[in-house]
Amino acid sequence: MAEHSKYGKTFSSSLFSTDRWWTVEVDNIKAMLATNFEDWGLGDQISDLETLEVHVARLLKAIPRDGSTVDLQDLFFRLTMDSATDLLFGESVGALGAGGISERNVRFAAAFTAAQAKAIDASRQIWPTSWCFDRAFYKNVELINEFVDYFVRKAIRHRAADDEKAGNDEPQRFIFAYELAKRTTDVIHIRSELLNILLAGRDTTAGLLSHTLFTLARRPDVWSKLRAEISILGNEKPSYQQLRDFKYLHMVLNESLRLYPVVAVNGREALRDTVLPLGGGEDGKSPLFIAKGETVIYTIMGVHRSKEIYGDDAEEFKPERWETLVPHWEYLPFNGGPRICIGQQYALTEASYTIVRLLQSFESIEARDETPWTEQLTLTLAIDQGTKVAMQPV
Ligand code: HEM
Repeated sequence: MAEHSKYGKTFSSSLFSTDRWWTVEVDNIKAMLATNFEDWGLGDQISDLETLEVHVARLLKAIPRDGSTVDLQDLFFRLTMDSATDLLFGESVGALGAGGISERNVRFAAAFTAAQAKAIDASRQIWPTSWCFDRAFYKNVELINEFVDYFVRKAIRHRAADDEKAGNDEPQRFIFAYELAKRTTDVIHIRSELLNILLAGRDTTAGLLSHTLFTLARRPDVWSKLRAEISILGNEKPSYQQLRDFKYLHMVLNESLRLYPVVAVNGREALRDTVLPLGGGEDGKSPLFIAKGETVIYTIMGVHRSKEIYGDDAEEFKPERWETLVPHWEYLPFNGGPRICIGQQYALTEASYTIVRLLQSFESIEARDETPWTEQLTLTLAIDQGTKVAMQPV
């Protein structure tokens, strides 16, 4: 602030030959954020399409082209494991079977999945959580920690070397571990942050993709409409701007998250005696007292499928409803308020990019499973029978 009173409302500074501008002009800020939005980026681009393409290309390669059945849900869980570890550690674990994948990486991916399943199972039992943890669980935790710590230490070493060289050797892309190492050298802190994001971002995005493709395999009309929308690309890979402009694709993703909100059930514990506006009295229309320590679970899936809110066709998959729909607290796939999902844009970009590349590579998709959708609800929502399909290449 002091610099602005000295140099004016907008001024430039120079650091290692990179010019940097500083401004407090509201019109400038508005131009960068809104009116001239397309001219501006974030500098560090958290979601990097070139890196994503490497993983999506492996996904496309893993899909059979001879009409045989494939479980896309399994492939999507591998895809998001690969893309998330690449973003977080600077190196992918290669769950989609990239050449040269090490035994260590395979063990990490398996241990992460197994430990997560055990923790979720334990949280559902009536006895204390720790009673449910067996030797195998603790062994998996140890393996996970060792694996992640290798990358944490690498990032801290890189940081130290970087400081000596006055910051001239920055990695070319955004890597979470390196960014965290700029702020702390506490290994456990960095490890916990990385695992937190891996947990929050991996299954959720895989769930969104699995449900969307499960639906598309049963809705050739929506598949064709999407292919028509993205045909403008030809064989070119989509840019950020193009992804943002695919309106029908957004409507499809919105509708998928409405019918299949990946975080379907959530809850909060009262930190003090409090009152909810509704739920009390004979008719449930009076305020409801909640005592400190009590838990309230809220079922987003129930809200999203409510006929009262969305009409009689609430249970139907209708992307077109988003042409006019502007819900607020009635639509919360990413939660709301100060703890809203911080990975929303990343997830939607990854899902959109993957779907566009699938649409470009395959002419049609066909369900290879007649059983009705059955939920598999762990921490997030997946499909019990998977997303079994056959795809016809272009
Ligand atoms: C379709 C994909 C996703 C969905 C539906 C989703 C949904 C949510 C929801 C409902 C919450 C709130 C949880 C709560 O407070 O009870 C949340 C929080 C969070 N999400 Fe996501 N998420 C997705 C993808 C991602 C991705 C890709 C990342 C990271 C790259 C991410 C990072 C986080 C983090 C760090 C939080 C915790 C924020 C906080 O507590 O302040 N999410 N997400």
